[in-house]
This record gives sequence, structure tokens and C-alpha cells, in this order.
Amino acid sequence: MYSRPGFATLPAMYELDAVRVSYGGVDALAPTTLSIAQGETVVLLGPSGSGKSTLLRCLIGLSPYDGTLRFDGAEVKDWRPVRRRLGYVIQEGGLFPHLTARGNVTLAAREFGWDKARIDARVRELAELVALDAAQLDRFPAGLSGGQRQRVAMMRALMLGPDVLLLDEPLSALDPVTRLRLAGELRDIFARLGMTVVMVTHSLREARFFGGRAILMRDGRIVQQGDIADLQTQPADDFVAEFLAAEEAL
Ligand SMILES: Nc1ncnc2c1ncn2[C@@H]1O[C@H](COP(=O)(O)OP(=O)(O)OP(=O)(O)O)[C@@H](O)[C@H]1O
Repeated sequence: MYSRPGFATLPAMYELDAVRVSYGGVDALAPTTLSIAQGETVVLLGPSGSGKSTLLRCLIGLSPYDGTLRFDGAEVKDWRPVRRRLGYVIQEGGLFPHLTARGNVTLAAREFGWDKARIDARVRELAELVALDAAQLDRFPAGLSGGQRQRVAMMRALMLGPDVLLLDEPLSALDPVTRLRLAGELRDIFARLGMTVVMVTHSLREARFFGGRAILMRDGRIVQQGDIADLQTQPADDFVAEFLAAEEAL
């Protein structure tokens, strides 16, 4: 099994043993065995339809799977207590359309009984982080741009200070300046708080920026994993070489 230098001795946050997702008899994720250490950053790469989102959704308990998935040392039987420790941004943001941006961001905190002052302070801090203003936070998702919705989803994911962040192309709808600023802030937060991060991206530059372990997928399988530089200099097969060269070119 792959273990990242420096992370080999850390306890695992996720351990997947032959985890498989199939729809109508077709594997979206072939039986996959994978360990993700606490504090590790993992980037999922691969062509469209290769199973990146399916794998990510397994880690949130949103894809029905066979096999065994352990979180923080225990097999997951009930996802509700696990999800309290996760923040996630899935594709299309998954915001509730009938709640304002602020309502979406604060929903879980209100359910957990945070008082107003604590909620307001946290919202101010996160709004500054993602560069959204108060007027934007008072709009419903339909009244925000794609990039603004993505930033609201990021605020919601970070709101409770999760141990794990699971992000499906979280920066894809942002303009280059906002993306670079937010990416820099996120990288600092990940390091400072020792968060475990799993991120789907189509961008090699983004993958390099965040560092960590890259996992390259094809047809629902992990084809190769390691540092991007190692994948580029020692591709496992022609597909890996071609995929990385194409991603690099455009
Ligand atoms: N709910 C579903 N029902 C049937 N098939 C599905 C479902 N969800 C995903 N799939 C299929 O599983 C495969 C993997 O999809 P997945 O969304 O994980 O790919 P991806 O690598 O994230 O793609 P993209 O980069 O385009 O987002 C695809 O062939 C997809 O059509």
C-alpha cells in the first residue's frame, strides 16, 4: 500500500478496504483499497467519468458502497456522527435554495446551539476569508454567481471547524485572482489546523499548489499515486503520461 513519507507513522483518518460503488451492475468505483492519514492532503485527478466524485462521495457517505470503510479507526455504520467532523463542497455546491447564503452557512451551527455572537463572529471571519460581503450573504443562492455560490459552500464547509475537508473542484468557478487568494488562504488553514483534505481537481497547477499526494484515476480505478513530479517522470503507463501531458498543455 502507498504510504506518503512522513505520513506513514500518523494514524489513518480513512481506511478503505475493497470499497466499491456500482450502478446497474457497472462499477463507478472498482473495489478500492486506500488509506488516508490524518493531516494529509490528497488530490484526486483523472478524466471525466473516472470515478473521482464517486470516491469523494463515498468519504462523505453519499455514495452507497460495498466493502469496509473505517473513519478515525472505527468502521462506519452510521454516517451522522462522522459528518459532524466533515466539511464538504460537492459539485453544484449543494446549497439549500430556500435559505439565504447566510442561512446556509449557519444552519449546522444553529442546530448545534451556537449562540448568535459566536455565529456572527465566525461568519465575519469566513466571509473575509472568501471575500463575500454582508449584502451577498443575505441573498438566496439563485441571486449569486457560480463563483459566489462556491465561496458560500466553502464557508459552510469550514463553519464548524471540521477535522476533514472534502472538496469537489472547489475553486473551478472562481476568477484567477480570487482563486489564487483563496487557494493561498486555504493552504495555510490546512497546514495550520492539520486538517485532512481530499480534493478533486482538473488542474495540475492546483494539485501542485496544494502539494500532497496525487491519486490518478481511470475507469473507476486508481492507476497511480504519488507526487505529481514522480508521476510525470515515472508514469505507470501511456495513459498516465498522456493524461498529465494533456493537463499540462491546456
Ligand atoms: N447516480 C449514478 N447513477 C448511475 N451512474 C452514475 C451515478 N453517479 C455516477 N455515475 C457514473 O459513474 C462514473 C463515475 O462518475 P464520477 O462522477 O465519479 O466521475 P468523475 O471522475 O467525478 O467525473 P467528472 O470529472 O466529469 O466530474 C461515470 O460513468 C458516471 O456516469
